Amino acid sequence: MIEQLLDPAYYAYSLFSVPTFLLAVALLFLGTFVWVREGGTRVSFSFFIMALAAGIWLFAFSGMYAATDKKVALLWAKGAYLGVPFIPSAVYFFAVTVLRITERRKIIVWIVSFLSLVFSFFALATDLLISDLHYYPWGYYPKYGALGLPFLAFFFGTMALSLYEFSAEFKKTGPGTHKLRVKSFMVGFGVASLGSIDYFAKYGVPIYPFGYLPIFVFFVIAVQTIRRYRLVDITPAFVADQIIATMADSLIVCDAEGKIRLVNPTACSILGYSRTELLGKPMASFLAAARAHRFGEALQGTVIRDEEAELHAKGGRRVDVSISVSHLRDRDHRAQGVVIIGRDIRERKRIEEELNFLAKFPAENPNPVLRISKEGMILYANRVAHSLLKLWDWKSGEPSPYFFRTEVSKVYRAGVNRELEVTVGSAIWSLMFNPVPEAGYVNVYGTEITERKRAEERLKHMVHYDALTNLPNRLLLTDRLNQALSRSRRHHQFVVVLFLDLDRFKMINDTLGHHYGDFLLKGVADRLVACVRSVDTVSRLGGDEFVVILDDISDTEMIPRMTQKILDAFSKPFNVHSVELFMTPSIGVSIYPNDGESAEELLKNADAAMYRAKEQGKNNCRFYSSEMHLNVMERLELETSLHHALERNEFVLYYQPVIDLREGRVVGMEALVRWEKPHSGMISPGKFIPLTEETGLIIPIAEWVLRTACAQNRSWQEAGLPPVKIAVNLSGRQFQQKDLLETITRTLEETGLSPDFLELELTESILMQKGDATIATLRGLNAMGVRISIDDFGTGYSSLSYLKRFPIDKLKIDQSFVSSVMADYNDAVIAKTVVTMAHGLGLKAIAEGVETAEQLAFLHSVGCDEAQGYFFSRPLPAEEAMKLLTEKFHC
Ligand SMILES: Nc1nc2c(ncn2[C@@H]2O[C@H](COP(=O)(O)O[C@H]3[C@@H](O)[C@H](n4cnc5c(=O)[nH]c(N)nc54)O[C@@H]3COP(=O)(O)O)[C@@H](O)[C@H]2O)c(=O)[nH]1
Repeated sequence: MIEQLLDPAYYAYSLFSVPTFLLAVALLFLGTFVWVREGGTRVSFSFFIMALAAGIWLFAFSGMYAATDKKVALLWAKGAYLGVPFIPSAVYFFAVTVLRITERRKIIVWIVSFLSLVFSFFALATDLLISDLHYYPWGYYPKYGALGLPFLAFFFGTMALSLYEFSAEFKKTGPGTHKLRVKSFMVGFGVASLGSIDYFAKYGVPIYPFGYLPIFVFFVIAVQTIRRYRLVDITPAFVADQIIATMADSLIVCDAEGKIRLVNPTACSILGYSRTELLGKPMASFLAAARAHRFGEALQGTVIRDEEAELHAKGGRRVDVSISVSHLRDRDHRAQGVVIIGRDIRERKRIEEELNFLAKFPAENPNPVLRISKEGMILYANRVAHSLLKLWDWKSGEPSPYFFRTEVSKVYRAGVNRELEVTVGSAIWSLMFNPVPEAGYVNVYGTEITERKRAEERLKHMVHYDALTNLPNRLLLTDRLNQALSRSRRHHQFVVVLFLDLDRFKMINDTLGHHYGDFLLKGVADRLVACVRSVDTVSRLGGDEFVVILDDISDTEMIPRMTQKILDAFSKPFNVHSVELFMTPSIGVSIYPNDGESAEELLKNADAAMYRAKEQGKNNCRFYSSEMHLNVMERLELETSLHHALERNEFVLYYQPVIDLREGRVVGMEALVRWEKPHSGMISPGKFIPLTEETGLIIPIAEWVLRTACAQNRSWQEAGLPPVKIAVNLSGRQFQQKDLLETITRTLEETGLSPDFLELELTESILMQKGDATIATLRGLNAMGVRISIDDFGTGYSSLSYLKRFPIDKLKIDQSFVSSVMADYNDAVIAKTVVTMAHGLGLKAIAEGVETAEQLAFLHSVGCDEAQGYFFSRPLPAEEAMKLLTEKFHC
């Protein structure tokens, strides 16, 4: 069939086919041309579709007219329906596109397109639409079958619909290009409708189908319209439509009565209502009361420009808008209505509120905030800054105070932040200058730091000063000493370091309590400060140690005068809580550059000299000499060896007999420790016991002494010797042990010695420390049967009332009194008083350090119960002491 279709033998020249063919070509060209020229817009595309559909129809009909064979003609007739059914749908699509209502007519477009497809299908695939061909003088022509009428209804119905769209648009469109264009198309359609003449021939009426001519005219009109008005003109109306539809602001047009006549999509979305919900409603109902009144004024002719208003949106929402109202007037200037343009300012308001809120920060800041131009003019000062500036005598409107001008200029030039501290009245401020070069000013932020500074000062003071005496502490002392040394190096002068340690201060502290001790230290500090010049430094290192730096000394001869002055300052008693206390210092002196170059060396050497002063009788002053250095070394060496002495079994106990003065026999032995230091001989406890107390080594050593003494006494008893008490010295450090009672109990148990044969000697100072705990321990010992004796009695500060409270058995008169009973009346009185007091309290009295028969006779005469001393025997090793146990002494 295709071969026949293409075979010229089945055709003959037909004058009737020529115009249809030429018109088909023209339409296809025209459609393509418009499409391309309009840049492929939707309207030009719809025009092309329309031209294509008509072009197919005419092209196929030209073939049909020229065909000599019926079958070939039928093929062309049916082929024409690849285009004909699409003509009405293409026309409708073109109409709604030109009228820009495609979106709204989308469904109709789809329906007519679908029907076009259906009819095309029936025409091509069945005989229901084209059942046969007529033969007319101009050639073959389609004959409609059963679907002919429905197709005609569809065809004309769709065309009528298109025409209706144009006429509706024409009616509602105001004068202008668009109206003219619509009018042109309407005329074109009117002409094109004459093309329906062709359908007569389809039903056998032999009227020549010149329908292509009106169609041609339609296209000519269309092209003319396009040429003159373009398919979519940029006419004010069109542009206005576009703008209204797409503008970000809401647009509401109201008539003269204030009823809404037009709204754009933005207005709908702001108000939350659809277009139909809004149209016809009074605008005032969407405005807050105050604005509704203003809107009334606008309707009366008031022009409104950018006034803030609140719109009542759907669901009770309030929308902040900025409103402008302009007027619509007719040619005679009669008010027709108003155009309201509203801009959603919710975001702007939010930002404004945020900015206002932020702007309050500097204003309400409790600290000063200033902005100063680089020329020094104050651009901004908050309230606090104003009051601060007034203190600088600054008046508003004047250039900033001189201080600010100079600082701002400096900071601005440097371009980096700078923090300054300034004092205004009694307050200290920290001012942070923050340059902003790009803006030409400097921001100044102030903070009051008075408290912080004071706290810092307090802290600095605490770091550098002794809390009790308020004297410089070791840290500041070292600093001052270093400064003094550098000065003296430059000026070739001397620096003198005096190291002071109070004699027997510990005893006062222990016996009278820290409260007294502290008070005394303050008194000492005052006296030392009073002795020196203001350039000198008096410092407390801690405890009872003081250091005085004498600076700027050109003559060393003044040093002895100075030390004497200090010693003299201690000659008067210190009044401590109404108690008169005598206190003496031991002073060590080192001198720069003779005794050391550095602060450390000078302090160490002055300390060594002070030790020597102490050793040599206290209340004394010693200048440093190089041999003292050896003493210090010796002390260090002793300390190291002591650590190993116990494990190396280097300690040994000596025993000194205690004689009952009435019976003349030995009633006790005092155990006294000795240290047999290899290569150094026997070392006296007076030398190493204080060291062991300092280092804590006293605890294991004391335990060893107690165990050895108890064991020794037990072995004497087991050897059948007369039973005696063994006296063991207790150190203060031991008494601080919580388990002292358990240790003694355990030792007695382990050695098998009955507590009745143990006597513990403790000094007054031990007795007075930690009163209640001491009483408990003593009572525990007493309950066991252990005897307690107060050693060195008379040298301390015992409260006599305490003696009553403690379970004491014996008072031991210190040997310093015993040694001078014959020479010093006072000591004799003291010795006698101690004996009387002991007896008065129901205690025994014992005298130690008895060396002569006169001393013994005196003690006898005052009723002293017991005695010990070189007169009877020196302390002896165990075997020798044992021999004395059976000896009788003549008292
Ligand atoms: N905590 C401990 N202290 C102890 C212990 N052993 C001794 N000590 C104390 O050491 C100090 C010095 O003791 P020491 O060198 O043994 O001197 C004692 C006697 O030798 C000495 N003495 C005795 N009689 C005389 C004398 O007639 N003349 C004289 N010049 N000295 C004499 O006196 C010391 C005894 O003192 P005291 O204890 O007060 O009875 C000394 O304080 C010891 O206490 C120990 O194991 N633990």
